[in-house]
Amino acid sequence: MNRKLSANTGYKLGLIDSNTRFYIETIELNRLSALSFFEAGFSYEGERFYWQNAEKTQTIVGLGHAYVISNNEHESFESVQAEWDMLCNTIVMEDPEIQPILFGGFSFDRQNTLSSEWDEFPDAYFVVPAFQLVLKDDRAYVSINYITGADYSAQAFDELRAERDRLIHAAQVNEWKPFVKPEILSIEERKKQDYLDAVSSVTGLIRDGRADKVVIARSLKLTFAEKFNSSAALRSISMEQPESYHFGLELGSQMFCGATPERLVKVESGKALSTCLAGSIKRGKTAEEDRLLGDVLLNDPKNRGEHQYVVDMISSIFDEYCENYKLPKKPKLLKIRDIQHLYTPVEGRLKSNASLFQLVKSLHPTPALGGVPRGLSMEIIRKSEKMDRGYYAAPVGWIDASGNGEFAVAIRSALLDHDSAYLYAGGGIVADSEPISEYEETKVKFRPMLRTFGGKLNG
Ligand SMILES: C=C(O[C@H]1C=CC=C(C(=O)O)[C@@H]1O)C(=O)O
Ligand SMILES: [Mg+2]
Repeated sequence: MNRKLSANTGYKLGLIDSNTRFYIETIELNRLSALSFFEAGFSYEGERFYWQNAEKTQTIVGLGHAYVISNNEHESFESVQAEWDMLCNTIVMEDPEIQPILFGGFSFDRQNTLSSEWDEFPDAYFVVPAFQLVLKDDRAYVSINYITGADYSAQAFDELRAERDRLIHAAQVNEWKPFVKPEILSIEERKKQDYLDAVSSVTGLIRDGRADKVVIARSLKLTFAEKFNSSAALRSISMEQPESYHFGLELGSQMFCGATPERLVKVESGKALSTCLAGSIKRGKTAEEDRLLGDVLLNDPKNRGEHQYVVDMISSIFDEYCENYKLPKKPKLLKIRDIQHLYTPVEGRLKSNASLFQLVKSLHPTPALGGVPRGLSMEIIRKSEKMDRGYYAAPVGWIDASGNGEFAVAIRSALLDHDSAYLYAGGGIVADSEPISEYEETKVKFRPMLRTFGGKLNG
């Protein structure tokens, strides 16, 4: 990732001082369509985000920037946390029910310095939206986040209120044209041979005892006949793989988006939840074939091995940061539209001094995306993939002012860039992995985002 910092369009970056005040004003509506609100904010293109959790109990949309935290610092997790804490100390709380939200993500590997489609994305990019929609418990809350210094202006606040009302009205009454997916001119399997070579050489390293597991990924480039609109992409993602997290994070003319089944960590009132997700098999054509495939996966030593590395690592982190934690003895199946995974949920009570960002930092990357041992596998990934994963496989999510929040692992994802889209998928390589079956596994993992954009791979 190139070390370029995005232009800061937010307020008073790095200038929080004793005059800074962070006002949040919330109104409650019976209902509002999150995707329509995103679309109504088209004049904020480049400064919007969308998030929906896998259970569909929480949806968040942000339009415009009230504040941006972005950095390429070595301690990027700590500095985001420190700046957010500083900003939170300036909040003038109107309604403790609804809190301001910081939404964004980190790059997968800040030590990757290749120039790529990710050059505009800093290693950490988080925003407090100017207009925030939260759908929770069957209610819709629209908030204005107004961050100001000594120049507080009642008139500026009134202008924000008028703009909020305009956005809500547009989201409710505008007729959105049915979207037509632009024609796909080409699908390029980037560095396919490098990928196959990487899988066999990494298998060799593992057999020689140099590492236990390394996740190797590859990417596709789609070129469209015209620009693929972000809101059309999000509408399309929402219809694909419904049992997943859906997200979109715009930055300038790009949007990182995806439909991931994988939670990294959620913190809610002192409870921490994470998911071990690794080991895969396709869906069956009939219910019977599907059940048989599921049984094969549950009993397959290669996939159980892939999974166990993740369980061991996540449980060691929960051991460190939680008073106690629960971990089922055996994995279950997580069946999503195109694929079945081995799945073990982990749940614990956080120690009083532990925080969401600390967990995000310690858990990333789990061996479902990096490998074992962690440092060495990151070096192997850097050397053998010869690409920049950007935010693929990295933590993307949100935190509120009391430290509650959730981060997903941004797999089954793509970077939409005007009339191109870059899709990413990988898999866990262990001693008995085979290049062609790993290649086939990535093909299945590309499917949700390929369908989003209207594309298909042969075979
Ligand atoms: C790396 C990816 O998936 C991970 C998550 C679940 C199963 C995986 C596997 O079986 O290899 C991967 O570890 C991806 O989707 O790009
Ligand atoms: Mg696998």
